[in-house]
Amino acid sequence: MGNNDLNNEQNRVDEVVEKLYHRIDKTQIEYDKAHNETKRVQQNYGNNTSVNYVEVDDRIETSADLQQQRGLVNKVVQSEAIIKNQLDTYRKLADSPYFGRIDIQDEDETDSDSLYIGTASFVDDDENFLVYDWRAPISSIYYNGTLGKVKYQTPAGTQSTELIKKRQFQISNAHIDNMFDTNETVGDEMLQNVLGQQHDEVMQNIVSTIQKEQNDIIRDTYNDLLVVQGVAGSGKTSAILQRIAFLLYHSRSSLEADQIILFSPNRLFSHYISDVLPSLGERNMRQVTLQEFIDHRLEGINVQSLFDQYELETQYSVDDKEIQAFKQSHTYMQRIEEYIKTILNEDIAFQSILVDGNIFFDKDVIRNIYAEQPQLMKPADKFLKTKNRLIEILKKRIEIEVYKPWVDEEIDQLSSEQYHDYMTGKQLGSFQDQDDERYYIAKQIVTKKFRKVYDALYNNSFFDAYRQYENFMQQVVLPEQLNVDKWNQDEKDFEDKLELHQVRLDDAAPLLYLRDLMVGGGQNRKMQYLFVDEMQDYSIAQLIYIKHAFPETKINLIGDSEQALFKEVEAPQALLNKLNEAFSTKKSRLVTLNRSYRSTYPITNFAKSFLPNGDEIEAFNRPGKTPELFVRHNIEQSLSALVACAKQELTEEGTVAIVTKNLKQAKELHQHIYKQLNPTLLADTDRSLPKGVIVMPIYLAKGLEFDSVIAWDVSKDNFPNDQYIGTLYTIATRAMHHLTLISNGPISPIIANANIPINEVKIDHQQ
Ligand SMILES: Nc1ncnc2c1ncn2[C@@H]1O[C@H](COP(=O)(O)OP(=O)(O)OP(=O)(O)O)[C@@H](O)[C@H]1O
Repeated sequence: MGNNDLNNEQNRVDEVVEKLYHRIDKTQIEYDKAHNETKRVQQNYGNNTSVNYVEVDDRIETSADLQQQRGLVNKVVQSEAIIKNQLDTYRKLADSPYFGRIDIQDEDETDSDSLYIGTASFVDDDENFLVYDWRAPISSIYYNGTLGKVKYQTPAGTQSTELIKKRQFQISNAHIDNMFDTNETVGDEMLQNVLGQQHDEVMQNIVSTIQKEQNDIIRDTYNDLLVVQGVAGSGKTSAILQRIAFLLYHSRSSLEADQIILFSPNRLFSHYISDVLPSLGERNMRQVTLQEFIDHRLEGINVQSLFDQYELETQYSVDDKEIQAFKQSHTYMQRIEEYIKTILNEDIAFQSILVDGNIFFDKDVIRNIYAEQPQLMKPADKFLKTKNRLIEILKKRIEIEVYKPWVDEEIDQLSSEQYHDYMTGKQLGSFQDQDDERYYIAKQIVTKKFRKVYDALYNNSFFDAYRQYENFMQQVVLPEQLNVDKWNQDEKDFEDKLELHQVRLDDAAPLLYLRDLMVGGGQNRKMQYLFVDEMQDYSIAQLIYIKHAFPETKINLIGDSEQALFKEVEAPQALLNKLNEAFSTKKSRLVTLNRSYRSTYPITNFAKSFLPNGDEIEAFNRPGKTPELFVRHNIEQSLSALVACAKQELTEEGTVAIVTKNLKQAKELHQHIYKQLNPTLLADTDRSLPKGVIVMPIYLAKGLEFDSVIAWDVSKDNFPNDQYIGTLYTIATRAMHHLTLISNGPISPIIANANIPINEVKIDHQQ
């Protein structure tokens, strides 16, 4: 490519940027206008809401008026936000208007067209498309096609054309820093450049270098279930975030960002990815961790965390594991469905509703009402009918209670201030006589007293889901191999924990499923897309419950079976089959990503060498330092090796993450090195990553990456067998540029057997 080419391209950049600045000026004027309008409408609304209501009718009128005004406020706020968004987009484009160019020639044309592709589209005042959005149908050629005949999808069907040139740019401050012509999807040179950079505090979008397989994930609009199995660092998380941006663009008129929900591994991760969509001009989707989702639905109960479960799982016996496998299975959830269908009225865990210690609704009365409902009706519908009937009875009781002597007594004891409060909104002379006025106050007093009953009915508190689950556990048909005594013990353990307001994680999803099927509700039908990242950390039972909670969604599950902590690896195809069965999906697809981008070539090669199927992983060819392993034979020496390494790494890289097997070790280590390194110990509740030395257990580092990682204590004692392969693999693959391992004692067989290319093994004999 000659200088001439570069000059021509730079000239085009200059022209486009000039037009962009012109547009920015125009839009800024529009924005200022919109901003003033918002201020004016808001002020007006503020003045009106402070009106004093004197007359009841006035109030009604004012409230209709207010509603109209509130609508107006929302409208102006929204249009201001839209203009602000446009302004931000143009400003970003003015810095770097595009990253790609494709020259295409349709069959019946004699000339080719040059199209430029950027993070958003830009059309000039004469309707010329100066930049195409990367999500436009035509842009897929940039990601998919090699030179020659190519096809692309449009709303009108498949189109074909000839791709005669593909060019990539790196532009910053409106200046072309780099430019390559390539025949590949997106050339390695460009990727090398991007990946060699230092880690940012938050994840960056990858739209300029999306790879072909990633593009398949991003643009899939056909399947109802998309499963992505990708090796560590293969861009799974990146791909799904760009996919969300794509879907929002593709279904602009029917899909809002808050109709998409992403289950993420922890809060740190949520923060880490929070900038990607805004950097593409889109709002963030909803995010939740499994823990938050379950805690919210089991209020007042302390649900075991996934991390506590990890720590316990290492001590599980064979029987414990079988019980766990059963509770995590599709079969277990099916048994719940069967149980609900065939449950006998006398087995339903109704409970009486009490007021001040006295029974208001007896559980047998409730059971009788329930039993009166048509037999073939679903339990959830019977529940609703029962509830409505109970509310009717409550209303009647209130009417009767109004005339009871205790109410007269209460009225007599009201201070004039309290009396006045009850009369708020009523004018003197509003009542025909004194009885009328008394009735008005009495009704409020009684309603207040029975408010609790109403709340109890509203919240289905006349049903005890926990006892129902116990009943289910007592009746469920167990798989043949399961130890019945152990199961009974497990059920007893459930009861004991409940006394302490605790529930184990493996019981949470089945329990919630049972409760929802029994009483109805718990479903959000507005949500359109469901994404689960790190799916290997979810049981099938949990996924079934999540799908039940968002029944209308298309499902996207993303993970890496090799990164399963403390458990056996599951083959992706076997998993897809299980999921297809569990969700009864017809259109599903499994995409496998085998190329790893995060780490340098030596780090990926090291990490893959201890996986049984490691050969399938393709390391991206980015040069770097070979991982170093330090073996020491007592804790003091190991710690001093760690401190020396961390100090060294800190001078070379901005952040050093010391990653441990579990929280206990992270805490102990933090104590030991506190004085020398002043590290930060990360906790579940942390939302952002500090600079400097960080100590964290691996489960908190899931999905994250660091310039330099030190794996703490890769000894045989700490990682004794194959059960820990996934854990060690996950730790090693968090490193982008440098990886150091410290072993306090002989090294783990996982590493020893892997025949890894370690350039240095130091055994320090000095005390
Ligand atoms: N096409 C790409 N262009 C540039 N960078 C990429 C690309 N794909 C992935 N990366 C980079 O590789 C790193 C890993 O990506 P990401 O976190 O999405 O992988 P992952 O598969 O979710 O990893 P893990 O399962 O290990 O958490 C990130 O820094 C990301 O920006």
